[in-house]
Amino acid sequence: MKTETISQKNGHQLNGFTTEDIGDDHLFTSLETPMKPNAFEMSNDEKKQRISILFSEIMDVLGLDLTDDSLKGTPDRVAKMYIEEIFSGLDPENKPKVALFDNKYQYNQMLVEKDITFYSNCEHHFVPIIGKAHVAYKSSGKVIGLSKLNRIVQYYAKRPQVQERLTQQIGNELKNILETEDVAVIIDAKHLCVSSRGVKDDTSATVTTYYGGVFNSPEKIAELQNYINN
Ligand SMILES: Nc1nc2c(ncn2[C@@H]2O[C@H](COP(=O)(O)OP(=O)(O)OP(=O)(O)O)[C@@H](O)[C@H]2O)c(=O)[nH]1
Ligand SMILES: [Zn+2]
Repeated sequence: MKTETISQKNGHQLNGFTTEDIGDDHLFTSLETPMKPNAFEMSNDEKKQRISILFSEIMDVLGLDLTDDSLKGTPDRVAKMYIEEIFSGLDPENKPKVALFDNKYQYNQMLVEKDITFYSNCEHHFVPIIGKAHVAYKSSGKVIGLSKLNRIVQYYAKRPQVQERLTQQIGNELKNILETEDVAVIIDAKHLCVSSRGVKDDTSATVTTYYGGVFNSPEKIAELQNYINN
């Protein structure tokens, strides 16, 4: 993979924080979602209460009547949705547990899990990113259950994201779990911040790729594209 990452060992000093402060899942690398060091001091219930109060304020500033039957539950709904659903991938506790199996079939070609639909949110505008992820790997001796490929995509999608980082986080996670560089990720997504507002281009889409190990060759890329397009 041709991206620069600054991998750090536990306890190293990073920008004034130690990795012990911020936890293993939030090392300060170029791949990591920027999180504050005390991101998990508050319980999820406390976070929901705070978000609900703050979202009420936004609605109030917008001039909405919070005593209206239809609106009064919205702050609580938004808070629950942020913590339990659309931003649940910020919490390492929600990372999918992935069991590795021996490659007893001796299958040594690429495996492609294509058209994984995901919903994420743009970290610049907090509006949806809707797309498909295609992931592929070549076993180094271990295999994982197919659904875990989908679950890893969903975990990283459920964060405020930019598409480049989402692509690399998925690629890096698969690489670590499968103990191989032979991993590819292609993401084709529509950003509502581009289509529904701002430049309002409803036809464009964004494609990002991660080609590691054997996938980093024109032949393998063409083969992969062929599987994805058919
Ligand atoms: N690289 C990258 N940019 C993104 C992604 N999602 C949204 N953006 C862009 O982030 C940029 C934010 O730029 P700003 O100029 O600060 O925001 P803005 O004034 O709302 O920009 P407009 O969308 O052009 O109206 C925009 O150009 C977005 O299109 C993404 O996944 N990757
Ligand atoms: Zn955006």
